[in-house]
Amino acid sequence: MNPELCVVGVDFGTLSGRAVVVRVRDGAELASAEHLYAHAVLDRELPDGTPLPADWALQVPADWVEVLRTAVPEALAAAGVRAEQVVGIGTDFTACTVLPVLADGTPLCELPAFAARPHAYPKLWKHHAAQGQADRINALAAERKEAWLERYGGKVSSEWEFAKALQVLEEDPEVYRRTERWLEAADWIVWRLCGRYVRNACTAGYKGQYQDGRYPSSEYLAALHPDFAGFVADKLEQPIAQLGDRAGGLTAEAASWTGLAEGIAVCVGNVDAHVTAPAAVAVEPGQMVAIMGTSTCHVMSSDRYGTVPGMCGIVDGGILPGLWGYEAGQSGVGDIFGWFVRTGFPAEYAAAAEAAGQDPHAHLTALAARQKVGEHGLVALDWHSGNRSVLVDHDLSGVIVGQTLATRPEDVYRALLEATAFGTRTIVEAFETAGVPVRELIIAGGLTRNALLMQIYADVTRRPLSLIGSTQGPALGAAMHAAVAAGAHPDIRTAARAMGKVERGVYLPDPHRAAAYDRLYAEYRTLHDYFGRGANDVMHRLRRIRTEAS
Ligand SMILES: Nc1ncnc2c1ncn2[C@@H]1O[C@H](COP(=O)(O)OP(=O)(O)O)[C@@H](O)[C@H]1O
Ligand SMILES: O=C(CO)[C@H](O)[C@H](O)COP(=O)(O)O
Repeated sequence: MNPELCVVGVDFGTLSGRAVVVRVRDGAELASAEHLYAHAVLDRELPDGTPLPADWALQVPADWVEVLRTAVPEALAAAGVRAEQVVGIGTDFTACTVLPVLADGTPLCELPAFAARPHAYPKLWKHHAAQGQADRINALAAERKEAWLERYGGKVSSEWEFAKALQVLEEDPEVYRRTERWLEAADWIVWRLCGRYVRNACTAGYKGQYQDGRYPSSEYLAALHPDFAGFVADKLEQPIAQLGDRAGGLTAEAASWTGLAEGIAVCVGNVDAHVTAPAAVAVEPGQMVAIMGTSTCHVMSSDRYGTVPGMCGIVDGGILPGLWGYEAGQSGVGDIFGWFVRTGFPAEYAAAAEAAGQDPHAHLTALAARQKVGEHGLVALDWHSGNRSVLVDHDLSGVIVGQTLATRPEDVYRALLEATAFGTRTIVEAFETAGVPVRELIIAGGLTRNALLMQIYADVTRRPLSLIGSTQGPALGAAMHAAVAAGAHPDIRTAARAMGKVERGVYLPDPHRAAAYDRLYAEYRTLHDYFGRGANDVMHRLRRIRTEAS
């Protein structure tokens, strides 16, 4: 193999896109570049000032294209790599991030007539305003005993494709009528790169309810809403390609944006979480990878089929060919810590942090690390962005129990870190109880930089933590898939062994702290079931009061 061959991976995250130039031979990351989206997340208003209701989260497609025009050439230049050395480009995206387009791929929000229409914009994964539609999708599927429902742990999320599309139909029928294709951003960006719309098997399965070669039937869709009957045939259906397949060759236009050579392999789209598994060399059954950032996704391949209540989805080959791919997740993790830093970080703390040269997270983490387990007297529920697994309810909200006049910011911060660890333990236990063993826990994503958080996860789960050996796990995984699409590696397992990176046993559980956490976890589970399983519906009632008041 030519040792100079390279591939480019581009990770489209929540706030930015990151491009990495990777050597095919050994996965060496030669250089990377990041481009922040100019519009970030539209959660209060459209670019023209049109206000948005609560729980909305939209994006602007031109921001994604800008990543191709800026971050890719910057990364190439920084790597000192010539275009001729690069044999392929692969991408991954947040999901389900989904948008309405015309038949030629033009986003509806780019048509002047629709620029002020919120439903014409891409709905980001954390757009949580379609919970009502998701509730009806689930209730009807349960009533009709739809076979696909068990593949989603018994409940489809409001984040997924059908709930978001139904919301468009019901709230802006004109936008729905003009929508010629309803597609994942993961596939739209590949379309922009190679000029072909190919639907990827990962989002089709996890986010598009495509199971065993079919979507939910038109009879079922008609029962949801008469005008929804043709949704699959008219707007969704598209040939599906497997992960690591070549979607096409880079177009002349995309070559001029990126500085790459026209015609090189463009890999089929993929999801940020799923693509990270091979980057962390998680290619064997039972290796769970938790990608921890704004949110956490738990992805795992297994040779066992089990119906795990409340998981996001199980898809045959959804992560790796030949194995069942499982996904579960927590919709808010880093986002919750970020919310606390924005709202609960007093001026005297900011001054102390500045004097110590620490950012607010590092400052609160350092203070929280001085405490013994349980010393703050708090327990929290990590539902500030709803609950994706195992309750699948985005109308749930956060709780902190035990606050007194002596409670300090670092106490709450630590309780929030712990709450997310309890959420992960709840998910791991759901898998094991369903007979799908979790043999190893590997952590990836930006939050690996918080050593206290990592130690809390080891203690709470009573498991040694392996860490991915890259700060750009999704981009590395996308690059590895590009290497497969370009024929530089025969399959993703071979690519993973050559290019992936993992370090084992980086954090080990401490038996004393783990025992102390067992007591707090028991309290968490009591609150979890009390507020989350209907004993006290106060969170739903408060949401209704908020809607009526606004
Ligand atoms: N040291 C830290 N400890 C805990 N949370 C942090 C820290 N630094 C940033 N965060 C939070 O992590 C999130 C960013 O995670 P990151 O992995 O960088 O991004 P993304 O998920 O978009 O890829 C933000 O929500 C931020 O509030
Ligand atoms: O649900 C997803 C994958 O299935 C999203 O892509 C994810 O939750 C967003 O990721 P991040 O926290 O890294 O922005």
